[in-house]
Amino acid sequence: MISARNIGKVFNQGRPNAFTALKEVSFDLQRRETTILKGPSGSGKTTLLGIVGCMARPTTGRIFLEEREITSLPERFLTDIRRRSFGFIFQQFNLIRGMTALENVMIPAYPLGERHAELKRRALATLDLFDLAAKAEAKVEWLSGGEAQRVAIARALINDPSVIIADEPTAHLDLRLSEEFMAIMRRLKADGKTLILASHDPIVYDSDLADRVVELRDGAVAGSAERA
Ligand SMILES: Nc1ncnc2c1ncn2[C@@H]1O[C@H](COP(=O)(O)OP(=O)(O)OP(=O)(O)O)[C@@H](O)[C@H]1O
Repeated sequence: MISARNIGKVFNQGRPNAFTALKEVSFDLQRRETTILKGPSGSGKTTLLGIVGCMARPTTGRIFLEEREITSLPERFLTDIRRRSFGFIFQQFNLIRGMTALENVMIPAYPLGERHAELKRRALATLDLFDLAAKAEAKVEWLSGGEAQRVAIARALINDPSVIIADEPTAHLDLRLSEEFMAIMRRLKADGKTLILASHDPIVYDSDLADRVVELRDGAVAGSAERA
């Protein structure tokens, strides 16, 4: 479903502080499968997720989504693919303070032009899936860590993306919430979502959820293992 071919990323190219974050990274992800990107801090996981999720462009190499080469598409097409195909869960959740849980969940859908009442109904239904209907009108800074995490997941799902990308999702969670997060990921996988999780937490990379573990080291693939 997603193929990365010889992806390279150089930050500050041509300058004295040029830094090669990714070199010749290739892999294939199948629809409905779960892939874990594993690797130490600085190995390039976030950079790679950003490229796969159409948030950034590689310096070299190509990404194919459903056989379509997307790397060279103009920005507006890339933005559209990002909105419709990918849902993102960030390490610090990146919820917008001062806004309610409901508003946070609705934000990624605004550019798609759906009627406000219909979008609100869907956002409430999505919050309800995570037992958060009662918190819909709560400002996100009032929420507990676990509630904030579930709002972030609901927001990632609002446009019904086929692919969920999560970057170090358990980094700021205790053991109980990390396990809760993995239980939700299991549900999403059962619902047919394709999952890409970057993590150096064994709760994530040793999980039976993984169909494939791709290990990055110094910006290159150091190993790729399929789980039975
Ligand atoms: N915009 C940038 N400019 C320069 N260097 C960058 C930039 N973004 C990332 N890097 C460097 O690229 C390397 C890979 O960073 P990246 O965030 O992808 O690693 P990571 O594996 O996700 O690390 P972590 O687990 O700590 O989040 C790091 O050395 C980082 O300092």
